[in-house]
Formats: sequence, structure tokens, C-alpha cells
Amino acid sequence: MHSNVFVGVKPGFNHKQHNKGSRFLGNVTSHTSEEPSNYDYVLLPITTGRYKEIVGQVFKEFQKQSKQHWQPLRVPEPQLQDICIPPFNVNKLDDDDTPSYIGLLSSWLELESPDLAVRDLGLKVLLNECKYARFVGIRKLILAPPRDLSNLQLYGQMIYRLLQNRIIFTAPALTISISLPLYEDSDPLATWELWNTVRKLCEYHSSLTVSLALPRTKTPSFVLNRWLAEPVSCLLVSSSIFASNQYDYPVLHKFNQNLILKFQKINGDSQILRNELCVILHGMEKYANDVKGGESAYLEYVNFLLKKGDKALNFKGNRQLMLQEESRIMPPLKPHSDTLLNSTYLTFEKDLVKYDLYESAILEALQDLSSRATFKRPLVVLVAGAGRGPLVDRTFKTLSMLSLENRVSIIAIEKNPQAYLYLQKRNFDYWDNKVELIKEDMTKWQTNEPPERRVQVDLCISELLGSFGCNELSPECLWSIEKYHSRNDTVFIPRSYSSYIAPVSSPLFYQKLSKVNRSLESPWVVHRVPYCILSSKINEVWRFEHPMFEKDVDQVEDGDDTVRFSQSSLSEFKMKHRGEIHGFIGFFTVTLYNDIFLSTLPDDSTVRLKSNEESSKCARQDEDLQLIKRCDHTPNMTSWSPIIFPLKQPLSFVDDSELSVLMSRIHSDTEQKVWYEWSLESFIYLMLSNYGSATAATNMTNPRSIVTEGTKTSNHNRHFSVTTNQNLDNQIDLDQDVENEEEQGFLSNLETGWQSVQDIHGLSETTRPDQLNSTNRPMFDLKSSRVLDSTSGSPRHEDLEEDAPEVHVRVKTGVSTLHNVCGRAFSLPL
Ligand SMILES: C[S@@+](CC[C@H](N)C(=O)[O-])C[C@H]1O[C@@H](n2cnc3c(N)ncnc32)[C@H](O)[C@@H]1O
Repeated sequence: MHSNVFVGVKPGFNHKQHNKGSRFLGNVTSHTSEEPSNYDYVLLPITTGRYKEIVGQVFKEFQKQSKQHWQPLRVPEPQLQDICIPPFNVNKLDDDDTPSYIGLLSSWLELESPDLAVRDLGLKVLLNECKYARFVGIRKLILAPPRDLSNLQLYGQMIYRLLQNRIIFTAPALTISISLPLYEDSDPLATWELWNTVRKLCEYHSSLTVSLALPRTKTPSFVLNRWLAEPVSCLLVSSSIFASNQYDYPVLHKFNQNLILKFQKINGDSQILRNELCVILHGMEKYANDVKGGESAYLEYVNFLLKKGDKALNFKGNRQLMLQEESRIMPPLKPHSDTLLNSTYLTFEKDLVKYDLYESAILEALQDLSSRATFKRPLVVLVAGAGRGPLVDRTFKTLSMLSLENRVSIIAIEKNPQAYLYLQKRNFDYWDNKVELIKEDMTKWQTNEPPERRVQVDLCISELLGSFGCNELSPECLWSIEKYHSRNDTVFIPRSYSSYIAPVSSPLFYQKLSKVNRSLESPWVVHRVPYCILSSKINEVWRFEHPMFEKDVDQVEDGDDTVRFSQSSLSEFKMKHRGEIHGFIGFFTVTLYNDIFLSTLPDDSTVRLKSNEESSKCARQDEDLQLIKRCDHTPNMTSWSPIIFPLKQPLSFVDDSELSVLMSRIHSDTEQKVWYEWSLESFIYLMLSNYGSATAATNMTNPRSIVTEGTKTSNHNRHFSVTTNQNLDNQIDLDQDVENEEEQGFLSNLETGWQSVQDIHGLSETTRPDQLNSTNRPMFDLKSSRVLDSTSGSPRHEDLEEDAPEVHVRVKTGVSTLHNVCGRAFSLPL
């Protein structure tokens, strides 16, 4: 069985020579269906060096002619001798197991050239190559990154124009994937930033993806998490990142095995076109003599690794079941005002983990309450919002375990008339008609009756919780029970629930919703949509308790109570690493009873609990520390997916930024609805010294390889500002990475991620045609950052006078609009 991730190979760059001796390309062309290959794709350039020469001649001619009179540049389409992939045997049947092709677009083009004609030439060549690729059924094309990283806007412009062409977007759409190193040691997010700039210029085009060259050292977790949410369509694995094991076979280091496993788990979910991920091996011929098994040992190893990954993923958390579920973005349910479907209840009821925990809570609560039950006054248990009856079932089970069946009366209230039919049937079939069924909205139940005729309950069991906890109106519904049907000592399951938010990057989410009017003002529930939490912590924004705390109930003059259903929270987030925010992701935790607890927070979250007013008044540092804790997701609980409160415009921020996020829950009796509003501001710290010389934190975010003459920056600034900001943050930092594992056992010790990208595009072998107006610059501009010296205008840190007074200033760098004001895009009717 094939792994769900594909395997590709790139034969040596001189593929004609390779064709004669190589088992890889040999396999592709002479393959028969009886012998299945152990790779799915062959990566080959679309055109040959001959085409480059012809185009170069045409361009030279064009330049000569244009000096006399201008004429449009016509780039000839490749001829048979100009193409690497012959058209005659590539169209294959669906059930055919022979490898397909991934195309490499020409890498000698200068899409970012300041010369308009050179750019125009580049675009025309790319269009010709894409046209051919489409003709022969190639869907995925890899494009080299820009050589000159200072002209990213020009590069982005050409790519966007390419993507606008019908050759790309006509169904089935082609995918253009930019190859980049997964990270650079000196500035781990530099290549992500490059990608982010280009895809922003291209408005998050669905056909634009990225192919990442795996590094030879361990990737810091914040970099890996960032890429896991991006549309990565290929992982480029150079033979140079392999080590050899004790038997001399090539193997990947543990950290790269884990990296591949993480991508394997997400697979195509991060891409709008749901391209499957492909691991592409290249450069196997380089060290073939140094390892046992030669070239094919690499391929066998990668297949083995992916199969092992498949097994691990199938074993963990019933993946087969998860695989059937597509990634989805859904509007939050409104069970209070809408009528849920039968299929929705069916989905709820599959989550046995949730009901098991409820059962434990019911058991403990009934044990505590049982002393109250007498024959004169049985205990009254209410299941509020009973649905089709799973919680009633669990209550019955518990009563029989405690032999309390005859000392408890059960009431189930449900307003959904169709779900009520199930309750009637179950009452007859399983509950011996012992349950009193009420088909009514619980907020209206007996509210007009005199108090002495209203039912009073000892235990109220409910599950009225949405992905954000309070977003299915549990506080409002349960307040009615508390107000009209509770005694002083009525017990509620759940006792309390908290909502949490964190700034998040989710390119796929933004990509899908940005085209739909007003959709970025509503919250959305996201299922299997990759995201990356950008802050070091997830903040609790508010908590509801049942019974409501006295402080939350205000006595008003006419004797009626008003409850603080409305909540507002201004949360601060520290953002160590620069990025782009698409919104805020929401989770919740619930305390059912005693310490029986449910959590939808991701595993290993660091959460900052909301301090209550009393503790914050007298907060000393050690108390502050207690507000931070680790939290995991309840294992195997499937009922809730996270919710995202989007931003209409993604907001970019720099390293060591701070965010201040306003999140409000607004309950309006006048408008009879509840809604959420949200907005944000971002800040950086500037350190002003020597009365006016500013060392700006903004400078520090220029990645090493993007530094150019015009954007000089100082590495000192980086360390300087980080220190400055850390001084301001007196909280414990729980998310430090273990970044540098000892480098051992590599087969080569020279190659970097950029080298891998060069190899993929055969750049080490090609020179650019003289005809193009360029001097012999390096392939990629890998100049390390030039530390500012005293002649460059800005001061070096050590040049600042040591005793100069320093002032820290918080400077606002961004602000969003207020989203969903007055509930104009999304609200919950009361
Ligand atoms: C999230 S579902 C849970 C159902 C059930 N407890 C279960 O676990 O499958 C919430 C249920 O509460 C019901 N509900 C919501 N608001 C209600 C209200 N105000 N009065 C009565 N039922 C309500 C909905 O119709 C729905 O059946």
C-alpha cells in the first residue's frame, strides 16, 4: 500500500547521461504495470539548456531591433529537442501505477530584474512551460526563488501575473510551488518571511504553494510550526542531509524523521487544492558510493519512513476515522435558536469520552447528594437540553450503580420537537417511562407560575457548550434554571467554563474566507484546518460559574436581577517571533464537578489564567506566576473543534511585538441577542538613549539574506532589543526550544538549504545566458548581514555612551477595526 504522502525523485541534473545508466529514469520510461515502482513522481525540468540558448538568441535579437524601433518580444514555444519530458508516454490511466512528473520551471530567468524586458521574457518563458506542462498533464511545477532578494516585489508581480493566466487557473488548476530552504541558521524565519511577502503580493492565490528544502540541523519548533500551517506541497530532501547508520545505510536524523512525520500528519490539509504532499529526493548520485545500497538505498529508506509514519498515525487517535473527515470551516451552531439535525446529534453521541467524563461527574455529584434523598422528598435531577437523551442514559446508569433508582425523579427538557420524539421513544423503550419529559424552551419553563408551583431541582445536568464555551448561550439558559428552579444548594454540572484566545496564523482559513463578503467578521468553527498559534501563551478571557457568583448578579430597584452575561477582556500577548495574524483562535475548558475537567486547548498549551480583581490588586510576582499553567486537550475527545474570530485584514508584526486584544461578549436584552466583538493593537518597544538616538526594534527583523544596501541593519540591534523586551517581561518563559543538537554523522558537511534549492534547479551546473543583461552575480544573494559601522550613519550599540540614560517607549505599530460591531455579521438570538 502506498503511503498517503507521495515520493518523488530527481535524477542527476545531467539527466540525458542519467537516462542511460540510472535505474530511476530507466524505470519511468520502461516501466511495466507488473512491477510497481517505489516512487510516484519524477522531478524534471520542463525545458532543456537548448531552449535557454534559443531564447537567449531571440532576446539578443530583440534588444538589437528595439534600439531601432520597438516591437513586442515574441518568445518561441519549445520544440521537441527543447523539452525534457517527451509528450508521447506521459498521459497515464488512473489505475496506472507508473510515476508521474513534477515539472521544474526554468531557473535561469530573472523575474525580479529591474529591466522590464528581462522580466517580460521570464514571464513569457514560464507561460510557454506551463502551457506544455498542462498539455502533458503535469499539475505541479516548482519555481526557483528570486536570486536577488531585494527585488521581491518585482518577483511577486511576475508570479501574480502568471497566476492570473487561464493556463494556470482553468480546471484542473496548476500548482506553482516556490522552492525555499525550510530555514536559515542565522535568521530562522527569513525564508518564511520571503514566502509570506510573495504570497501576500499574490493575494494568497490558491495555486501558489511552497516546496521546502529540509535542513541538516534541527529546525526550531517555532519555525516548524509556522510552516506546518502553510501550503507546503513538496519536501525537498537532499542526500547531503543523510547520515549513515552503523551498517553504512543512509538514514535521516531523528529530528528530520519527526519533521517528516509532522508534515505527513497534516499532509494536504493546508492547501486549498488539496494537493497531496510529496517528499522529493535529490542528489542521490553524489554519495552513492559512500553508502551501502547505493542510490536506491535512499529511496528505500524514505519509503520505509513514510510507511512507519502511516502506522504511527493510524495507531494514534483512530486516524482511519479522521481521514474520512475533510478539513472544514463551519459557522458555529446555534442550538438555542435553531433546530439541530438528527445527523448532528448522531455526531455528538459518537464522543464516548465526553459522556464517560459526564458519567463520572454525575456519579460523584449523586454520591454527594444522596444523603438528601428521602422517601418523602426524592432528589430532583434535571437534564437541561437533553437532545436525543445520551445524558439521561448516563444518569440512569449511575442511579442503578448507586441503587438510587427509586429515590430520584428525573426531568428532561428539550425544545427541539424532533429530538423530543427520540426522548419519548427512549422513555418507553429503556427508561420505563420514569422520565418526565418537557418539550419547552428552558428559559420560559414555568416562569409565569407562582414560585411555590415551580419545580425545584437538586442537580442540573447540561451540555450547552460551543467551541468557545459560552457561545451556545449556556450562561443565559442556565441562569433561568438557577433563577426559577434552584435551591440554595442546587448543584450544576458543569460548575464552570472558561473561554480562551490566542493570536493565530492560518493561511488556508484566510484564503478560503477572504473571497466571501462579510465572512471575515463572523466567527468560524475550524475542523482539521492547520493553524499556528503565534503567541507564547493562550489567555483565558472570562469564566462563567453555576450557580452564578453573587458578584455577577446585580439587584436592581424593581427587585429583579440582572446578570453580567456581558464580558469584556483586554488581553496582552507577547509575540517573540514575527509573523502574520489572521485572527484569534478560541478554546474552552469546563469543570464538570470536583476536579472532573474537559479541555479543548491544544496539548502542551501554556495558558495564562485571568486574574480576578482581588488577586490582581495585591499581585506580587509569585502570585502572578501561579496564573500560568500547562494544559492539554482531553485525550480522544472529538466533540469540539476550535473557533476562529478572524481579522478582515491580516496584520503583520515584527519580532518581540506585543498585542493588546479586545474581546467582548455582549448580551443585549433590548435587541434580544448576544454577540462577540473583537479588535487588536500591536506594539513594539523602542529604546531611546542619549536623548534622542533611537535603537529601533523594527530594524531587527530584516532577515540576513534579505539585507541589501538600502536596508542595512545591525545585528546588535537584534540582541539589544530582545534583551530590552525580556527585561520588561517578568513572566516565566515556558516555551524555550532546544534548538541545537550536536551535528554528527552527516555524509557531507558543506551544504545548506540554499545549496539544496540550487541543486534542485540544477543551478550549480547552469550559467545564465550572456544575452541577459546581467553581470556574474552569485546564484542567490547570500550575503550575510552587514553590521553597521560608524560610517553608516546609525550608531553601533557599543558606540552609545555607557552612562547615557535609556528610556523604553512602547510604540503602536498596528491597529485593526472593531469586528462584528453590534453583531452585524454574527449574533445569537435570545
Ligand atoms: C449541544 S446539544 C446537547 C444535547 C445532548 N445533551 C447531547 O449531549 O447530545 C444542546 C441541546 O440543548 C437544546 N437546547 C438549547 N437551548 C435550549 C433551551 N433554551 N431550551 C431547551 N433546550 C435547549 C438543543 O436543542 C440541543 O438539543
